[in-house]
Amino acid sequence: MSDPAAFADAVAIATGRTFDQARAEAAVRELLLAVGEDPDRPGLRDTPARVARSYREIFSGLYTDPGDVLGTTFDEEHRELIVVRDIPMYSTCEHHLVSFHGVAHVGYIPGREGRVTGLSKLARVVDLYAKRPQVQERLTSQVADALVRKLEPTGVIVVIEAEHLCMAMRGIRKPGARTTTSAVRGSLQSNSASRAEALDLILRAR
Ligand SMILES: Nc1nc2c(ncn2[C@@H]2O[C@H](COP(=O)(O)OP(=O)(O)OP(=O)(O)O)[C@@H](O)[C@H]2O)c(=O)[nH]1
Ligand SMILES: [Zn+2]
Repeated sequence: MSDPAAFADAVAIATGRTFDQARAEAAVRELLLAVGEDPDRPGLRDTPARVARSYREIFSGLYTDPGDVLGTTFDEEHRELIVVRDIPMYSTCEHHLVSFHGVAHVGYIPGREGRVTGLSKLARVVDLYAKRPQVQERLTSQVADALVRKLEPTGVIVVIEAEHLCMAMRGIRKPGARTTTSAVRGSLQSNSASRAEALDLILRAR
């Protein structure tokens, strides 16, 4: 399902959690009033509804277990590292409700049963966890733990590199500062040679 709003609808039905469009619109209108704007001037008239729809999309990962997308698996003989690198990632800082964005790298070593998932599913898990109010550390761990739970792999590594707009456009104002977080599980955590190989694959030629 490629339409994010339709996706949010479907998962809301499944989980019982819903997005309240009218409440979000009223809140945006109130915020505009609070900053001294006139929400009824022509340029802002449609803004509350527009912002509410936008929030519905960027928080659509609240209405699902993102790990569910890893339900589609197949058995392969491959028992070595699989890495998808440079997955574009947009999330929302839960402290300031502005974007932090960058790239995610997701790798795993299939377990004994050789449970492998489609490459796009790794990007989907990142996307869904990113579509929540987040901090970068939790986003990184949640992606790693979903892989552990659903694929029972031998090892998992997730690295996220991101710029936080709350550090760039306001506050300390340091555009270009990048934060790197990692979450490593299983053999990639316990075996330093495997971890070094994974990190080399992820960070190579950058
Ligand atoms: N660890 C972590 N901190 C984050 C993340 N996103 C934002 N922050 C930080 O959250 C902190 C919130 O600090 P507060 O002092 O409560 O808020 P603030 O007064 O707006 O802080 P400043 O951003 O320093 O102006 C800031 O230091 C942000 O840089 C994240 O993903 N992980
Ligand atoms: Zn922030």
